[in-house]
Amino acid sequence: MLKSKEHQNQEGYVSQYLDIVTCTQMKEIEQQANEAGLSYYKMMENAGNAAVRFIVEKSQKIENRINDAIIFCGKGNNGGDGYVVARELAVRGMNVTVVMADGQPKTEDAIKNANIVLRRGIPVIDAKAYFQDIPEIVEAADIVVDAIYGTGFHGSFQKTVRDCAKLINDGSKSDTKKMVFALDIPTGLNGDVGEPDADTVVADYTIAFHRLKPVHRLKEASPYCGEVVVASIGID
Ligand SMILES: NC(=O)C1=CN([C@@H]2O[C@H](COP(=O)(O)OP(=O)(O)OC[C@H]3O[C@@H](n4cnc5c(N)ncnc54)[C@H](O)[C@@H]3O)[C@@H](O)[C@H]2O)[C@@H](O)CC1
Ligand SMILES: [K+]
Repeated sequence: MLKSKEHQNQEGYVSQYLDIVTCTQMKEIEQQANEAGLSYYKMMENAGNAAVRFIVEKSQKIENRINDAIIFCGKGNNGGDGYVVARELAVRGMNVTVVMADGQPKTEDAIKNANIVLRRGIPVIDAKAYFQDIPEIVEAADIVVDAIYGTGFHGSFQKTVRDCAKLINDGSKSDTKKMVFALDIPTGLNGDVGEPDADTVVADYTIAFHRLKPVHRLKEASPYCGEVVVASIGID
């Protein structure tokens, strides 16, 4: 399911690991999968669950008890993956808070997953209105998940998103035990060209979905990506 560099030889993932698809190609692959019967919703479910398995595995290796997780969600499908992660970490007994870094979810599947999170009583903070509440939650967090933008990111940050990215980066400097996981691509990097924004999220781990994107291989992006693993989202 998860293919990392160090696993590539013993598990025989070499060719798959080396495959790179552009963001446009990835969208085409998802569209074809959807038309073949693997719905977008199911791919999001698979992406979120694969990320959770990786997060839980990594967390347990470092410490026995992981309690607090904060998930920064954007308004698109990367945010949708984040809502799945939030729900599933809560199911596993973690104390989860979600931050809407860029307002309400806008895509159909992200809206569905955000509604599930709300129905389950997981706290959701709108960063545009209640930013002042977020720093202490980041400070206390063991796990930070960046689900603000993925393959859809272009241009530059709006103010609140920049403030959230800064908070993630400052928080991880102040507490060495905090682990930052980026879903698909660290927020601030364009998946194809990889020119980093100055406040790009600095992740310990990046969980790329289905295939690597060009940015995962760019030298200038590697300080932001940390260790990159590739997770299956159910596409053959
Ligand atoms: N259905 C799908 O296509 C799936 C997508 N997946 C996830 O969805 C991601 C792609 O989702 P989206 O295409 O919704 O895009 P993102 O979630 O990356 O971005 C969300 C939205 O933000 C907008 N945006 C981009 N740059 C911005 C900026 N600088 N300021 C403000 N807004 C900006 C984009 O137009 C986009 O609509 C992937 O990286 C992956 O994590 C996975 O859930 C698997 C299934
Ligand atoms: K992300």
